[in-house]
Amino acid sequence: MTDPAPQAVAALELWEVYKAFGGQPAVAGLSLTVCPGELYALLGPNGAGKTTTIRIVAGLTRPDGGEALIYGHSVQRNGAAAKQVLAYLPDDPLLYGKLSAPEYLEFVAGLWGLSAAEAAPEAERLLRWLNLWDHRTQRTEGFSRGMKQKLALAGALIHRPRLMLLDEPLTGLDAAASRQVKDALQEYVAGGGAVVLTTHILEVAERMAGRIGIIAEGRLVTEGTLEELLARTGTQTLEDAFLALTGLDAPPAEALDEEVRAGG
Ligand SMILES: Nc1ncnc2c1ncn2[C@@H]1O[C@H](COP(=O)(O)OP(=O)(O)OP(=O)(O)O)[C@@H](O)[C@H]1O
Repeated sequence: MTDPAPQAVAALELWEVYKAFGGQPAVAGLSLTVCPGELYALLGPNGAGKTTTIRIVAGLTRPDGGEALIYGHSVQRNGAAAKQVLAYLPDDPLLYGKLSAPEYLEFVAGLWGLSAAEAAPEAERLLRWLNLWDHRTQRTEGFSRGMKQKLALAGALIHRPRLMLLDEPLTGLDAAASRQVKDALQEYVAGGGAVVLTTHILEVAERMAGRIGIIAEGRLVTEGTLEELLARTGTQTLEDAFLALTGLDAPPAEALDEEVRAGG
């Protein structure tokens, strides 16, 4: 059987993904779909299973059950094809401090089978775009956190992936670096790429995400556009919606509203 045409399939599909550590479920039957051209924000309290989910999609953690499909390719059964169109940016990306930014990008491009000559124009474009070109002769060990994060993003984009997985991409960035990364991601999505990101910065999800998925205890509590989540919870802000949806005993929003009205 041949794989379906790329434009006809979802960028990412999770089917009942399950993963436990020491008998304790970290991801407990998670299903969701992300389309090409969509930025999907995965929100959840600490320990909700966000990183485990992202690592399963990236092929770094093997699920105990269920399946992740990237543009129709099963990460579990056809990992090479799935990973070819994927970029994963962890929250503490590994850079090689003795390399300059162009050398790092050449190295990463080589991992994807691109020659230095093939990668050079795209590397220069990315470094200019992220304002790192002026630092091209410097070793990355001297880079600030924001510069490192931007270089890691450039590394993730160098092979022109069609799905990007980003774990807390904006943590620790100053306003200028954060804006550049946000702009870069929005341009990427506008060009048809798909992004799944985790963030504790709710403003990022509010402003950038087409859809937001909220997970707690490894389960998808709800998902939808910001407007849908606010309407569903009867709240005015994503923070209020998030708290209503992830409350310790997960009371329904109506109950929360009543508690607030009663001063409880
Ligand atoms: N390698 C591991 N070994 C054992 N337990 C793990 C491992 N990785 C994750 N867990 C557990 O799985 C659960 C989910 O963790 P995960 O890191 O996926 O959550 P998260 O939503 O990303 O949290 P945070 O917002 O704090 O980063 C937690 O209880 C965590 O302790």
